[in-house]
Amino acid sequence: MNKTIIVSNRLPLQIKIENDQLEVTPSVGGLATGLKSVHNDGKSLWIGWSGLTEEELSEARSKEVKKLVTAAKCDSVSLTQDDLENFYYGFSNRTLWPLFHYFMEYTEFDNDYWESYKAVNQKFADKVLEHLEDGDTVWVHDYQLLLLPKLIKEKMPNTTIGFFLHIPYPSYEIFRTFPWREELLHGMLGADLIGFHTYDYERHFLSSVKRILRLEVNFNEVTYHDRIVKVDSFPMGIDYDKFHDSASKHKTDKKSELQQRLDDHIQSGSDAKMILSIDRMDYTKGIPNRIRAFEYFLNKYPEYKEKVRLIMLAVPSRSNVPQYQKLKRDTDELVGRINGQFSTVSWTPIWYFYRSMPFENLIDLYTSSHVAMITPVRDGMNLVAKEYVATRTEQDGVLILSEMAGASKEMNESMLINPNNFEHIADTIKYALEMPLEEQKSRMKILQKRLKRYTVEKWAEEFMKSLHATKHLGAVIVANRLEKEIENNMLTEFNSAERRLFLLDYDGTLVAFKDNPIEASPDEQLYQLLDTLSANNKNDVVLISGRDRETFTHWFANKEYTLITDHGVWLKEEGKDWEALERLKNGWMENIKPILETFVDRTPGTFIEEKKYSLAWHYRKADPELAQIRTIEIDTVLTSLISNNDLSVLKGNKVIEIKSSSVNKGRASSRLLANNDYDFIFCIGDDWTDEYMFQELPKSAYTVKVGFKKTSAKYYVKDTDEVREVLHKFMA
Ligand SMILES: O=P(O)(O)OC[C@H]1O[C@H](O[C@H]2O[C@H](CO)[C@@H](O)[C@H](O)[C@H]2O)[C@H](O)[C@@H](O)[C@@H]1O
Ligand SMILES: O=c1ccn([C@@H]2O[C@H](COP(=O)(O)OP(=O)(O)O)[C@@H](O)[C@H]2O)c(=O)[nH]1
Repeated sequence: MNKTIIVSNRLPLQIKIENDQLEVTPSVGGLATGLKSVHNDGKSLWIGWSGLTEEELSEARSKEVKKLVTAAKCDSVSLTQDDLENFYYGFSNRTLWPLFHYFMEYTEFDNDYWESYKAVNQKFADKVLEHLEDGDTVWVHDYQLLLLPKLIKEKMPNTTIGFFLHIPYPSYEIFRTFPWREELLHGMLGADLIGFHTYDYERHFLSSVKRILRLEVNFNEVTYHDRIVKVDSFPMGIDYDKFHDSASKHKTDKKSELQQRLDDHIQSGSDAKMILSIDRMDYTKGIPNRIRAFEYFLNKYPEYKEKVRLIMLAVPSRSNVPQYQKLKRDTDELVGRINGQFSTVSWTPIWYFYRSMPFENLIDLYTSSHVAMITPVRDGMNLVAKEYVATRTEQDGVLILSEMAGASKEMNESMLINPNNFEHIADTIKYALEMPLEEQKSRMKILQKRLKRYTVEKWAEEFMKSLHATKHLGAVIVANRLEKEIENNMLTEFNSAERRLFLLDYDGTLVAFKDNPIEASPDEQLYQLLDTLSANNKNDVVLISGRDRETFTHWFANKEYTLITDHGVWLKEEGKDWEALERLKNGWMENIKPILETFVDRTPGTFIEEKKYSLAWHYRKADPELAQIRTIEIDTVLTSLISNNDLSVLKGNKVIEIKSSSVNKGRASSRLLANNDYDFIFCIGDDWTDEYMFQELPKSAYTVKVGFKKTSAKYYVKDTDEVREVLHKFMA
């Protein structure tokens, strides 16, 4: 039976040594709590770190840990103390975490951390490969394992791999500062589906992919080598029924000690209301800001003194990292100062717990609080906000939520605030405390409806559905890969043929693209290849290109091969002069050029290439997003201008060319066929302009596209290196 392997840094259980005994606790944090219900389906294996380092594990202990982990349908990756320091506290939490949460000033770029990050990702890959069988699916989670998809794909290319990022993906302006940005993107693109909590994170990622790797992105699909990688947003939900049912049951259950204390508090003042805040002790959660905003509220609305209390649960987290230690000190100090300043004999404004609480106590807190105040300065999702809503069985209560949390995108009926605007927060707290029950209910009802529908199971189900659908992506849009068997048939036909035609596009086919077209000149190896191919007198080698004839004269004058330039305007056969295949006018160019110039002025990095009978606007070096907008504009402007002039707008690879409608490579290649009787035709090209040839040539021709794109060619190869490998085979 095929299985799903979940991989995350932490396992759902954490093992510690307490009083020389192994102690098992559930992991805290949204990822572990959320995925637990997915893992419970019995068909999946979860790979992660157990919580103990190699140094803490004797041989006997290791066996014990193995037993515990296996019983929980998991397997653990063994990490050393050094890995923990450099990979987890270091690169994951002193580099990636702050950078991805827009805390540039906390971000450390350290080469040792990076080396350790790579090594530990490899350890995870080795562990996954130990278990991986054909047909299995792998679902990798979060920022600690960004390189893992690639490491698995390289070893087992047929594995379907999903990747989900639980934290924000920052804007390109932030991500570009990262020294190993290419490696991280390539690591993630090893997956077939990449998921984020929100559309904003998704578009930031796509923007980085376009700008940094310069890959082609079509809506939410990235063309990556010979694969399509799908990118989408899947906002993570919670196990709604678990929280809702526990809250209902909780009313009839025996009261916990905490609940007793909370009840006493509620009864101690006629109007006493509780405001709840729960987070890991993390600087992204905006804890000091929240305390200050509460202080601001008490000063602005002093009538609320003794009538309201902030209950703050901060769960210890990553306490080896200096910024977390400082945050703890700052929080202690703030709480101390405010309690000292405002407390009365019967009232302490802030109740502060620095520890984690068992599930039942969380339910106590959720159900006893009139208001939940969740105000992170940045947060991937925030499940606490959702859990609070799920426990409101009477549909009363108000959620105050930061618009910087991913959850805010789906929770419009909460009271959305900017965590830095104390004035607004203070007014919102007042509004929340005074909100009529009817309004509370109408807001809660809508919030609950969505959470109940889009649960964590639904989230995982949708992700998996989409992941499995990616298997069909390739087949729908591309030709067949030019594989060994086809190659063998092709070579057999080639060997028995007497008159063979090779129609070879130049840029993006024989030579890779360069920012400046003039730099994409032929290299020695290419000359040799083409010379040898055309030395066989059964072969007619034709270079057919959009390049102008001056450039080709410069590069290929005196060569034996035939040249066709300007998309089919000029033909030059060996030993002869250039001959015009089309009689063209170029008077239109002086009217169109100024228009293109306005686009050059407004689009940095673009330029005009002026050919004898056409104008080309190149945008390879431009900002890809701006260029995308400009290509639509340019197309609209030009289409209305050229309609009466027998001109057409041709979209090539990062270039738009305006030229006569009657010229294209298809027409030019048909002329060659009309004058010769070929019994073998091989035609290869990479862009839209080559499609004309693919369509015009007889069915028996071997038409080959370079790159994984929509095409009417029969076959495809990956890149220019593969083109050369194929051409070499015709010489053997
Ligand atoms: O494992 P730790 O270092 O102790 O940290 C706990 C987890 O924190 C992060 O949680 C994120 O995932 C949540 C669910 O998707 C999301 O709601 C929240 O906004 C994120 O911050 C982290 O991403 C996990 O990897 C950690 O395990
Ligand atoms: O003492 C606690 C406090 C919180 N949580 C859980 O920790 C998760 C926090 O997830 P969230 O997405 O809000 O933030 P993260 O910590 O993942 O950044 C929630 O499911 C909480 O129920 C917990 O297990 N023990």
